[in-house]
Amino acid sequence: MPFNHLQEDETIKESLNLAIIKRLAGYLRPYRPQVALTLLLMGLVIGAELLNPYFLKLAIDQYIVKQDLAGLMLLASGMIGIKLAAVYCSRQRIRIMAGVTNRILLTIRQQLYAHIQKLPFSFFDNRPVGKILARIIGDVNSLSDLFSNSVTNLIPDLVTLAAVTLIMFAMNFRLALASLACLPLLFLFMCSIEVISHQRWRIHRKKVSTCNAFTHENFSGIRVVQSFTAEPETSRTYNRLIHENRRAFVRAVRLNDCFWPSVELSWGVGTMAVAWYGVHLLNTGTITVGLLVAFVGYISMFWQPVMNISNFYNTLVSNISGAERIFDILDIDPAIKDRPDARTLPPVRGEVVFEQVDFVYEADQNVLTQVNLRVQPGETIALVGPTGAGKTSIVNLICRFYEARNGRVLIDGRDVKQLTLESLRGQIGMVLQDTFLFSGSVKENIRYGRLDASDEEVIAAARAVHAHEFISQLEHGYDTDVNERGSRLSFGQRQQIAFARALLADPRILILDEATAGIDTHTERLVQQGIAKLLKGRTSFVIAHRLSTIQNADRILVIDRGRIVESGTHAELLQERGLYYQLFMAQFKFLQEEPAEAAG
Ligand SMILES: Nc1ncnc2c1ncn2[C@@H]1O[C@H](COP(=O)(O)OP(=O)(O)OP(=O)(O)O)[C@@H](O)[C@H]1O
Repeated sequence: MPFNHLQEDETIKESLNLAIIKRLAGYLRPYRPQVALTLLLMGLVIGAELLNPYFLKLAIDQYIVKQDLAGLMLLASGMIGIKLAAVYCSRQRIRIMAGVTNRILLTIRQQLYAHIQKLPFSFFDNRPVGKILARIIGDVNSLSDLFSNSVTNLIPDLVTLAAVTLIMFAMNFRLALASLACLPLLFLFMCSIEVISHQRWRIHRKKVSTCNAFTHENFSGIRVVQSFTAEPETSRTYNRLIHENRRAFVRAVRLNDCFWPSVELSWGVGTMAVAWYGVHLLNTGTITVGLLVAFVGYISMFWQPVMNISNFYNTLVSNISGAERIFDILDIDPAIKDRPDARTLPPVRGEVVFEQVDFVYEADQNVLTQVNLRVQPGETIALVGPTGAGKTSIVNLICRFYEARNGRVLIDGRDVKQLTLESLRGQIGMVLQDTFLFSGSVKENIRYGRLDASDEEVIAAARAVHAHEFISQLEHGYDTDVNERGSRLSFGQRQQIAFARALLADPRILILDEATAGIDTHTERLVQQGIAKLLKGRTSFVIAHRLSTIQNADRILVIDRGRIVESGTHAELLQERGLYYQLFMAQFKFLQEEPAEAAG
């Protein structure tokens, strides 16, 4: 389980940074022309900068010493012109790379989103939504600096470094050696702290993710939090998490802060060495004043890119864990996907068959055992049984949200594993107890069932399930906004919209999982008429705890501990005096007792 419970930090497989960097660099491939242009512009800027110390040498040795003012002015004008051109080129390359970076981040976000949408239910079973959000938003953002700095700074800095080194060694070999004396030490230091730093940034990212997950879940469940007055407890947990996050950040940053001072120290020591040794060479007449001044100029041109590279390295170390986390998700193989030879399911009649189906969620716990079932097209099947018996699991297998471990699930004689998911799920409609409405209008939510449905069709569907009455009374009728998750509506109203949505989709196979559980008896009567319309001519699976709602089903299957233990009509099962009879009598008695108790 790579990343799981809410307050637990995720575990991520260790991966080779080089492979991740290569993979990231792959995203630059489609932008070769832009990258090439950026490099060209950078080349011009570097060229212009490299000329500066040389111009200084010329100014001193050729014009100042000879007191040639006209020549000096000409040189100065040339230098200003070159500088202006360099500034323009710099601005252009920043603009181009910012565009490229933005498009790459967009691509990664799209890839992540599309990929996560394809992942099976089992992926979401183990992962809090907040942790998924953290990856799509936070981790992708963290790559921004990496991309924009890599081309605009890293490559030019490396080129500058190589060019300056060459020039310095060409100008004076011994001075060059003196100025770079500290470099090997610096390199060793950087390498040694990288390992620890990377580890610390990883921990920080996990903490951020955990905080996000916690915040997301608690605000999603704010009604429960408030009704149980759990605010102090959740605040305490949140405080603990953000303090852990802060500590992780401080630990990571503290190490980062070592990078710059160590480069500055090496720079300072190098400059001192050049000044000391340069004066000595000057005294012996080995070098000119102009050369020494130019050399000092080149030293700062050498250390500036070293500083930038170490800064980039810093960014790389702190953000590479974001890339790891992104690829970690992109590498998850959607276990439930179209097989290479998958076929499209033609419009179905609606026969559903289970052949010796065994099913597990987690390794050794059989949830369904040897389920055999044959449902004729148009038949209404009710699934009843104790809580946790396996009713929902059965219908999940029909939609192939999960796959059977053994046996086969067939629709019109075709194994669901051999079909494309789109053609399979497109012909199955589902209404769940926990109806999910999206923010938007009532009309848009009903139309979710069939996106090309006309307004008239939407209204007709609502009428059929008796939702039209209450919708018409809403402030803006069908255009009323339902708010996030439909919080503007009552539970029963949301359910009725879900029925209208399912009716509009007009699926051949329909699944109602506890769909009437939250509806009061009066509305239920209305809804039952709607449901009767909904079920007509379709193969339907109705899961219900309230047995009064399924008495008219063609067949009732009683599920107990993952097996079908009884099957028949309401009357037949009552006669059998088995589990169904017991369940029915228990509910019947309960309903009889309730008013009596209330009266007493
Ligand atoms: N995503 C899951 N991961 C692991 N186990 C699960 C998962 N979903 C359900 N289970 C387990 O599988 C068993 C069957 O669950 P299922 O939801 O099919 O029962 P059900 O009959 O529909 O129950 P209910 O009437 O309460 O909705 C239960 O023991 C449950 O704990």
